[in-house]
Amino acid sequence: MKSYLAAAIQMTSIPDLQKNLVQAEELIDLAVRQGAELVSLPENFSFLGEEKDKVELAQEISEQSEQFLKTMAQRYQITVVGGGFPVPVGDRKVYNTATIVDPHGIELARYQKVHLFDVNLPDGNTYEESGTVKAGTDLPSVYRSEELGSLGLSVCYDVRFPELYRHLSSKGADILFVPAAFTAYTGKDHWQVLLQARAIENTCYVIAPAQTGCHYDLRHSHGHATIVDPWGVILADAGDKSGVAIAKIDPNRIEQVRSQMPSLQHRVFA
Ligand SMILES: O=C(O)CNC(=O)[C@H](CS)NC(=O)CCC(=O)C(=O)O
Repeated sequence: MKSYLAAAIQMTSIPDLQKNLVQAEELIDLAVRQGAELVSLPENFSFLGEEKDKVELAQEISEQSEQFLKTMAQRYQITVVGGGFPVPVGDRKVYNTATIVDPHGIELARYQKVHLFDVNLPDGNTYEESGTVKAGTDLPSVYRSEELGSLGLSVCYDVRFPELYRHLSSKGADILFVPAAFTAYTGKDHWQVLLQARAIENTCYVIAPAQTGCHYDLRHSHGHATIVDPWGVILADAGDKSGVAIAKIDPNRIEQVRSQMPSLQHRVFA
């Protein structure tokens, strides 16, 4: 594994596939100009709208998202992590799917979001992700890249389930991705502390691209795309506007933290 720059993109996706892909490419371009070799996009980067529209358009969103990720990876010669996008499965349901694509345009890993966000928030917003999304049933696998380290996928609400990240770290992950569209309401109190906890307890980098601002109607996302180092230090935070969080991913830092704090080796129950 080498030392390199990684980017977590922060955007405001809307119910318009083509406009989102234009916005995403502009931000990828910005990240690459700053030297990023690995660029991650948030959950719902290609479409964030009403559930019924998402399901109706799922085939098109899915095809265009996959093509977009391949094109970006090849055009900019980077590895791309595509946060969640809908992939149709069965009748009027989708998998909320995240993928990793290498600079040749080859898909390296694919994960279907396991934990679905069915929550009524005190701010009056209700979420019933399981109404349109079929839950994945498989733990994510770790992709071992010679250059970039061992990469583990997750999506958004998964961040509340530490056992998923424990699985990834016990399979050798160095970098945990948490592409998200965290709600403004939960994000203000939970987002940063959950990301830091996952980094600290697994002594891994956490890269968390995010949605921000108002998508449509009352849908607001928290923003703060973040990169956390294995000690739990916030290396970059994109604030609340669209943009990119960029930080150096350094194998020496992983080694240093794991020798200073060898907690992964002291596990008793896992
Ligand atoms: O808002 C949208 O339409 C887009 N969001 C999503 O698609 C997903 C599923 S509804 N959001 C989350 O998982 C938020 C989790 C979260 O916010 C928490 O765990 O607190």
